[in-house]
Amino acid sequence: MDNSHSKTPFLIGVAGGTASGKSTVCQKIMEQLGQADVSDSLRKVVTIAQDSFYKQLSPEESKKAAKGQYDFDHPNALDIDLVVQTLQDVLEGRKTEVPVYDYISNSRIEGQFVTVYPADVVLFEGILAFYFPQVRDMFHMKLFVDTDPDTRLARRVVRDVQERGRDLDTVLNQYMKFVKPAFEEFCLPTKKFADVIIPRGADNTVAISLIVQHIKDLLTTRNLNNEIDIQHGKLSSKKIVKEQLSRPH
Ligand SMILES: Nc1ncnc2c1ncn2[C@@H]1O[C@H](COP(=O)(O)OP(=O)(O)O)[C@@H](O)[C@H]1O
Ligand SMILES: Nc1ccn([C@@H]2O[C@H](COP(=O)(O)O)[C@@H](O)[C@H]2O)c(=O)n1
Repeated sequence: MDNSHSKTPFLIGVAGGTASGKSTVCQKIMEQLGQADVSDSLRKVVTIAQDSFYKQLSPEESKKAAKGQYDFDHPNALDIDLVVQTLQDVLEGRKTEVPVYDYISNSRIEGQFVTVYPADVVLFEGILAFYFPQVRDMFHMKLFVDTDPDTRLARRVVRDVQERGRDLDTVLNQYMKFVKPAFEEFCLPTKKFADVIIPRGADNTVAISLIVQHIKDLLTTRNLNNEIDIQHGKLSSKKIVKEQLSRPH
């Protein structure tokens, strides 16, 4: 079966500190593009999280991670080759499989993957989304979610304790030892690569509406260009427009 999509998706990178609201902003963008309740195989807007690409840990590293003593915020913690391969597949319109990550065991769930189907808009979000030049250069648009550090720490504590099964001491030690210094060394300096900085994250409804309108304008222009191509008899573009019309908005 040919799983390739005839068109390059619009690839958006979303960076920002831990708990700045990156995934919430992506969710809002998907909702405003009318994609929140569309089934996976039909959706035209997809979000991929950088967290799916953490390297597998050795038994020794796993023990450290369980005590909050493993540095998940350093660029070396990521399987960057897999990120690049995945985004290349996405850009070339191929269906791809992304590992499912479990924050309780600090590892990928063996044998479990999420299928990412070819889409029109793909968001990739993570603290280091702009850190690696080979990844950064793939994005057509780069957003940096800029949320006050105290707010981020407060949210992170609640999230890690309530959703990731961590105790308060471990969360705070990990934050002071790894998360905060790595944010300052690896994440914050990448803000300069952003096309749009979103202060206050998902609370910034004006910024999100403007971004969504821009995406809609780009998609409309592209579709119009495809229609013009059809009038010039380019069969491949005709196929694209037919696909777009037959997929839900
Ligand atoms: N604007 C907001 N107001 C209140 N809580 C928020 C807001 N944005 C995010 N959160 C909460 O903060 C936590 C982290 O948000 P999330 O979007 O997952 O951040 P990130 O993807 O940057 O780690 C989540 O529990 C989320 O529900
Ligand atoms: N097993 C793990 C993996 C990652 N983390 C932390 O997640 C943060 C990045 O995710 P955000 O959604 O907050 O951007 C990062 O700061 C890691 O410290 C973890 O605690 N455990």
